[in-house]
Amino acid sequence: MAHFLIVEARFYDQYNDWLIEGAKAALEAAGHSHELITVPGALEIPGAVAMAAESGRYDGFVAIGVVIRGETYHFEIVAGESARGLMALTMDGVAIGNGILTVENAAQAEVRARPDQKDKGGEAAKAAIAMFDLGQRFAGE
Ligand SMILES: Nc1c(NC[C@H](O)[C@H](O)[C@H](O)CO)[nH]c(=O)[nH]c1=O
Ligand SMILES: CC(=O)[C@@H](O)COP(=O)(O)O
Repeated sequence: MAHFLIVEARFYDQYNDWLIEGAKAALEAAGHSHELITVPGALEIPGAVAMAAESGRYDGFVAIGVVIRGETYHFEIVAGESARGLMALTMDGVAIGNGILTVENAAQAEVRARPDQKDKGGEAAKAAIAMFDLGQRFAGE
């Protein structure tokens, strides 16, 4: 059993509840334990993962959030930089699944968040598990 940290940016409660439901179901189905922390927004997720990874207390991470385009360029910053930060950590060997939705509207968010539809939270958890498993394989364990 491995131990995963779900790092959520809680901007839209219902979508996050669905995403987390899917992520927890995937982690539990694979026999892993998990805990959850909440940060203000998607831009804070990579930093929180970096801090938690440094602690050595977690085997992998699931990033959960929802970024919905507004009127300004801020969408590109939040969506792009949160993804870039997580990718940098992944390239550093941290097992992460990215479940941060970056969508145009609420309808797109709901379909992707709901576990009984596209289940992007579960998908992100499965990616984190896969990366953890890969790390174990390369470590020869
Ligand atoms: N607009 C959304 C944000 N914006 C907030 C940023 O993520 C960040 O917390 C702020 O700029 C302070 O550093 N965050 C989301 O997760 N989703 C959004 O739609
Ligand atoms: C993704 C965002 O930052 C967005 O929700 C903010 O909306 P706006 O661009 O209208 O300030």
